[in-house]
Amino acid sequence: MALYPVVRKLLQKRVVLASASPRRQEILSNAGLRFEVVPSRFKEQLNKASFPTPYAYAMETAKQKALDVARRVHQAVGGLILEKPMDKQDAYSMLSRLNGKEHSVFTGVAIIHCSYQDGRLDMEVSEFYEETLVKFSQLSEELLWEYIHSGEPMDKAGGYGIQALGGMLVEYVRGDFLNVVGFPLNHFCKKLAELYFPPRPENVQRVKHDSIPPVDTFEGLSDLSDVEGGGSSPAHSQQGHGTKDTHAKGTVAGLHSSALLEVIDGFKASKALFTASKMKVFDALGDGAPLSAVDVARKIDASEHGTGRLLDACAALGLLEKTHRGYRNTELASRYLRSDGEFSLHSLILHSDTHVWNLFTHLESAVREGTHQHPRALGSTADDPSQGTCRSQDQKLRCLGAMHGLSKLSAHQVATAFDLSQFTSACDLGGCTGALAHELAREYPGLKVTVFDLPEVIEDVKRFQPNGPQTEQVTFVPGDFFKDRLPEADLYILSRILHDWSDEKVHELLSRVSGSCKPGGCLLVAESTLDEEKQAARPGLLPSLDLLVQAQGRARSLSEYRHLLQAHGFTDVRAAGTGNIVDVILATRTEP
Ligand SMILES: C[S@@+](CC[C@H](N)C(=O)[O-])C[C@H]1O[C@@H](n2cnc3c(N)ncnc32)[C@H](O)[C@@H]1O
Repeated sequence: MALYPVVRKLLQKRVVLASASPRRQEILSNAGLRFEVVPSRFKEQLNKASFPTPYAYAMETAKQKALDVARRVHQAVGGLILEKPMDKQDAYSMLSRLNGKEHSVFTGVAIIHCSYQDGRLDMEVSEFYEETLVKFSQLSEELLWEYIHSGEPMDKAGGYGIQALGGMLVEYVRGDFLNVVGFPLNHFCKKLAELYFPPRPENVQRVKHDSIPPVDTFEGLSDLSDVEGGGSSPAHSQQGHGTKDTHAKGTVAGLHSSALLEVIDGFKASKALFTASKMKVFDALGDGAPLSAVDVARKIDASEHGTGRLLDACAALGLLEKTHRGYRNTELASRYLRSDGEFSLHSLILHSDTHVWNLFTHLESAVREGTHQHPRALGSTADDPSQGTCRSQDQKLRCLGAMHGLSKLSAHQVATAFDLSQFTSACDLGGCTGALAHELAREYPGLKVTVFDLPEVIEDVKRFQPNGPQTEQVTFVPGDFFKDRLPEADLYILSRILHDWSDEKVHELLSRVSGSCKPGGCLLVAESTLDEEKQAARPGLLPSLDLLVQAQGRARSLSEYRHLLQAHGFTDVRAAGTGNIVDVILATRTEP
């Protein structure tokens, strides 16, 4: 189903439509959304003259309507205005104004996401508008009055219903047709995808067409649901039935040629994102006000022509919004692409653009030789490839920033995948900048966390530390987990460590952890896992190729991790999928 992945994200939530419009209800029900209808009591009487544009008025009214309902029921979606005629004469003056001309239909939508924080209702407002251009034919007076006498215009915003008799008045529509009917479903869906379906960081480098949800076609989103849900993709099920026909619409056994083209062109999308990040486009648009291409070009010191093309590409990728007032960051860009945000992936993107890109130019050699390409790409012969890549101080900070950004994305899910409140001390081995440690400290006030990492890493972690009382629960200890004594703890953590190392090194490390962990103590492993059959369309497979090129290790399935841990004295192995980039495994050390 088209909207399924987005709709699924909303299944656990109470969704309220703050509008009584039957057309809007029908559009959303047809899309598979389940919701309650609680019409807003907010009176549509804001002073239009005080708004610079019609869409600003539409958006503010939508927001006020939605907020009114959110305050009353504590969760809501919805809100829109277009004027309805008061009587037949009013309908006539509206329709005669539109006669023979183009006009714009604006819909403002406000989505209010409600949650409780410390017993307080927290409301995040996300708003947008959609504009559709409609051209009326030149209609005779007689026809206009005939339409008015049909009664249809009376309950319709704008005085006509395009989906019924009013459709005869319309010569053409430019833009989203459903927006004229009553609700901009396409934009709404993209917005939901952006809010509830942020891309996994590895997808930012991935060439699959699910990389950037806001530009996904609905078909692309449904593919993503299969990826996440662990079922077979449509392509698989059809192949399973042995279909081999080439269909007229460019599909072979369910694989769309357009999806193939997106894969072929995937590197261009990655490079557009890398370049925009490197040139700090998302920082230039940081204050939220729309800027023209000329203004952005001036800010990033680049040509107007080239900047315009890059901004358009970013808009097509769903990273920027383009309106007639200029370009501005989407929420996705504000949250992840600005270099200064808490969840910034800026360093990860720069790291991907330089190191990872360079390594992937040697993919063929990696496949032929079956080994990582650090010596060829970077001139490094380090035992641990991940250490050999960050040579200068700048590169090192970028590497740390990349790991920090990635770790922040999953830290909350890793920290909460299991209830860890029985532990009083934890040691995060290879804990890097402490992103997970701080999340654990925030989540479990009684837990002291030691971050154990190489001295050259620990010396630079200061700049990544947050403020707040939980920082006192976190301590950094320099050391080498292959050589030095591991700090004592009830709970050991290996987050995104094991996949980096050869089987021999993995056994060596696990046996050291097992030796340090007291019976009854636990080991928490967070890794991106493969599905048991190692089939396509699973999130672990591209990282698996990544590891071939970049590291000595490999991705494993959950059952492979289970066997590995059991072989080192850990039992009661439990796994939790976080729905994010990593799965989490918790195992208990038994008496040797
Ligand atoms: C891929 S990062 C994982 C960082 C973090 N645990 C996370 O989940 O994002 C690997 C980390 O292991 C650290 N590391 C590598 N070799 C190490 C060693 N021999 N002893 C201690 N830490 C090591 C690296 O410095 C780096 O911080």
